Amino acid sequence: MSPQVLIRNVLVYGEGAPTDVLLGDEQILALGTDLEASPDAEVIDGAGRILLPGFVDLHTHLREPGREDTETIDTGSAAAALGGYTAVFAMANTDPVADSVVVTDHVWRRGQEVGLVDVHPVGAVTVGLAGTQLAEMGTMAAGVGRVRMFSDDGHCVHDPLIMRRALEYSSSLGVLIAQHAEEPRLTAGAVAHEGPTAARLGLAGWPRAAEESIVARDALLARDAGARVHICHASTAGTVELVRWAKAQGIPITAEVTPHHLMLDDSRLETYDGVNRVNPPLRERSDVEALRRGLAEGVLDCVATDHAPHAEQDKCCEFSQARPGMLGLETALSIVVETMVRPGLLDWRGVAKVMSERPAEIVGLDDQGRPLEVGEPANVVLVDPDAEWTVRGPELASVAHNTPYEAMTLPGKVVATVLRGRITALDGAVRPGTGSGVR
Ligand SMILES: NC(=O)N[C@@H](CC(=O)O)C(=O)O
Ligand SMILES: [Zn+2]
Ligand SMILES: [Zn+2]
Repeated sequence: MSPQVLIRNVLVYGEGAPTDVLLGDEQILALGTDLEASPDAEVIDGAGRILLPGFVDLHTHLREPGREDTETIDTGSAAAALGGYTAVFAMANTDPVADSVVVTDHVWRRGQEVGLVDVHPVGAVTVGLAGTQLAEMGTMAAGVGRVRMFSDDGHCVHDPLIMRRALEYSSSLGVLIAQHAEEPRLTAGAVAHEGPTAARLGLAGWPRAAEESIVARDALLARDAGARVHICHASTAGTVELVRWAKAQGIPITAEVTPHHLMLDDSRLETYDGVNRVNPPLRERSDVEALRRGLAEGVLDCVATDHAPHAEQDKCCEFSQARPGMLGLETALSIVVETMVRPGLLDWRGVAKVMSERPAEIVGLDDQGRPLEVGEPANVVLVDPDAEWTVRGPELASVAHNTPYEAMTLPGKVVATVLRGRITALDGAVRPGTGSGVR
């Protein structure tokens, strides 16, 4: 049992009058004024701060096993806790690939040993992410790690017949397929968004249609299979319109957007700095605006970081040789505040929805993204909406430093993160877990 945590005078969802919130082992014990806690309780001053359900990231790369020189489950969990997350989904493009229950169970167990955040393994859709043979999804779903989301992320399941079979199989298993939408025949050699900037800089272009054609195709495949499909890292205005259309048809499609696609556009490429290379590529300002509107309207369901650590030698090189991907866990909230809250596109209820409630619903996590009410799980994040901080790559908890926000001053700070009643991060420092044991 961990000691109780009493948060005083906090604004729950940023609304109403300041309230005390008492968190016990596992559950929210009480909400009210002048609450009494046990003598050993840890008291946190909530004045001027906002309480939200702990964030859930459907898309993160923790690089273990295989590239522990860039991130581990340990360091990635620390980054997640500092970013306000209480659950993350670790993508399958590790080495070895998470296409077997041995790997997916390792990821879950290691996350529980570290104890800072629930690390849910994502299983590969196809063996070795090769796109030709379905992985044993059923075995992974039945393992200790209970895999509930499958994705070949990093690669697109581009063969329509394999994708169709994966969707059919997934609906009978009750799991979710998440698609990295990229028609590979349209992106051979591509390193940047196909448009005037890439043309001027002499960079090979990645057309919007490479993403949109797969989004449209998969919506139709999901319709026919009666299966749910989730679109990873939506990056174009056209994807927003296609998802809007598919939802209007009653197709069970959901989509995420990354903080970097909400914030940055391809004008960043002028410096040829490899830190800005990412898949899908940074698009144009009109796409950024459409993604923000799509998220505000609920066409795009949630924010997912696509946290993608890379070693210095893989980033500080010629742009076309740089590995795609950028860090995201510790900066996600601030980018959402900057791009959505400050412009008035989302209120704090909306932040809870897109960073916690919807992602938990999409994967069917019943202990996350829950209402802040008595008896609900004590998974919460305390946010200071007025604080500002300056991003410094080397100060982040990740092993790698590839943040695109280096030296930027951003609004909104995570003050504390609580997982099942235990403080995992407080005032910018993690509280190493005692390990919650293996489920
Ligand atoms: N987003 C990226 O640019 N890179 C990701 C893979 C992916 O999300 O497609 C990675 O694993 O590095
Ligand atoms: Zn991807
Ligand atoms: Zn990814």
